[in-house]
Amino acid sequence: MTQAAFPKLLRSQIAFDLARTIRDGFDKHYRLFRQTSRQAKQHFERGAWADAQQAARARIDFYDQRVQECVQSLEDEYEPSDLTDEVWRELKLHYIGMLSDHKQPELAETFFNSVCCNILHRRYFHNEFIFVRPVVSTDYIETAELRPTYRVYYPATDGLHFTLKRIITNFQLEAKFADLTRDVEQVEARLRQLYGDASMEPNHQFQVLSSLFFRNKGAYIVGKSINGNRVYPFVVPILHNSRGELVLDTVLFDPEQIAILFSFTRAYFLVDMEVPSAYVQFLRSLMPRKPRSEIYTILGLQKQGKALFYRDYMQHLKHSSDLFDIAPGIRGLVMLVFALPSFPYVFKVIKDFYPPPKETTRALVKQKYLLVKHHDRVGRMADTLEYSNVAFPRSRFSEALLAELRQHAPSQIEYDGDQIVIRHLYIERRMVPLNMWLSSAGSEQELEHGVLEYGNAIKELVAANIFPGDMLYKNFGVTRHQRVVFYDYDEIEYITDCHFRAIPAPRNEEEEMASEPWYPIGRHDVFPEQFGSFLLGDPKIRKHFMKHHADLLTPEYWQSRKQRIQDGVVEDVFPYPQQIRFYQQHPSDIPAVTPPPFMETLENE
Ligand SMILES: Nc1ncnc2c1ncn2[C@@H]1O[C@H](COP(=O)(O)OP(=O)(O)OP(=O)(O)O)[C@@H](O)[C@H]1O
Repeated sequence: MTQAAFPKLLRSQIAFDLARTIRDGFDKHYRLFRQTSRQAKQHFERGAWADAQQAARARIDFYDQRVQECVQSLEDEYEPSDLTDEVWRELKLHYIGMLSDHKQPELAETFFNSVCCNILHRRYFHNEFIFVRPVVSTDYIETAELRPTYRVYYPATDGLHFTLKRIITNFQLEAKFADLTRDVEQVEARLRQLYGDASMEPNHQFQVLSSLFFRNKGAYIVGKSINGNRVYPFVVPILHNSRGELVLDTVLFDPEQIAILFSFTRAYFLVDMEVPSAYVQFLRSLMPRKPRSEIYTILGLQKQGKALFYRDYMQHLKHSSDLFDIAPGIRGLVMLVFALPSFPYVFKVIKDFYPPPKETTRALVKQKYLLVKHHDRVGRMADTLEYSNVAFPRSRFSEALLAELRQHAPSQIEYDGDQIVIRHLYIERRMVPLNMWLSSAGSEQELEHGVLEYGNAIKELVAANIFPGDMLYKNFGVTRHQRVVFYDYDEIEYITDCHFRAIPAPRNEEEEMASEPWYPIGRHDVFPEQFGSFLLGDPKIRKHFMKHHADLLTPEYWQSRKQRIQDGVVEDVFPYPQQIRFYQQHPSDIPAVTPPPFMETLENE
């Protein structure tokens, strides 16, 4: 804001009232958000998995619902002529004043932006009216409630075993542990292994976030152990065993495994946080490479993640000079995908026309992407950020990309001076397309890893009731952790909507020789026996596929998985390798559903 524009006195009653309405709108949003996050504890204690899934899904829409409500009440209350530039300017200043002692000021600022952007058209929009960058600091915000953001424990005073037990019992889970002493001994043993022969320094302590992280059928304790100048992040997953009792399933120390737990390919956690910025700061100390935007997102605060991502992106754009170009790999029939080589994300625009055999529409594609946003992504589908009207400097687009956009998505582009505005796009993490990854695999072992991961990805998607539709390698990507993830959503279906059929035996020679299928095929019919003909042309890939995933080529596999889903079984999907789980030492405590062997990673062999 320029000096000249800065009002000396705040005198607009309308601005004050507007600011209060927006702040109240945000407070209502966050109250409901926290309520759902808090209820996750009860769902976990009762093992009410369907309720937990339902609540997690519903929470995703809370933000937009509250923004709409707020916009509606402002539109009902005020005439557009009331909202002069003077009022807009004062509105922001009043709002800042109202946030000085707020516990979630950064989220409240984003909410303000969402409401205001809904009211103002982009063209009439002044950056000085909204929070282009944060104004109210999130540093050192203390909780007002009794529970601090994290608790500190000193094992030197109380003993390691007792301290670990205390950490767990402090969460006051209202469900019985099968044998907490035994599980704590396991954690203790691994911790001692980790410390090796390091002596315990005077500052030796555990810092543990006060709220549990809930997702699917797990609750996670998140903390770090500090000894001298060493910091060891740790996560302890708590699960139900087959008798419905609680067990500590393992302890994760490996930063890579912890990063995978918080990956952009998974559903959001439910965590009861009074001061979310303090949680983000703590988590960043465990995962310094993860951008704050992704941490907010995985905590379910996806609009904050989106706002921060955009700021990071704008800054990157200013400090780089390379050109946006078409993403490497096979072009999509439905999506036009481009990327900036220096930036680890891709931009996806829905094309205007789709050649056969694609039978879809823009609305249908959006619906499929929305489905993925709300679904449990089980570590196998990339999360996407959806944006409208994104302006790019035209000079940063390659000629080839501009030509492709003009040819395939003319309805989506608009020129505005030096800018090219794209009306609608998705942004997602960039990966190496699996087809490219497989063809450049340096060794037999690498190739096997790729094929094994590919089949595991499909099987975990199936467990989550997702049929990918198009399973060609080009529709999967490989992450920097060498995990295979699906990213082409336009043909996705629920497994429970598909009919998995065996190819009928020909009844005569004519049928046997027919080049086209002679039997009728319904819209949702799937013939797994045919998958091999388009996936397994390369004998080297075939060899590894048949070793690990031959079952995927049988209708029986798909039918049995579908049956389990219809029977209401919510499968376990472990966001860490099987071989680090404690239960392997306690076979009697195998969790409710035995993990199918396909979840095993290559290192297990
Ligand atoms: N996240 C990503 N990281 C890297 N490359 C990607 C990513 N998403 C898409 N691509 C590239 O863009 C291409 C097209 O993307 P996508 O599969 O989403 O489009 P599509 O039009 O739905 O494809 P199809 O024609 O198979 O339906 C991919 O084959 C890949 O080369």
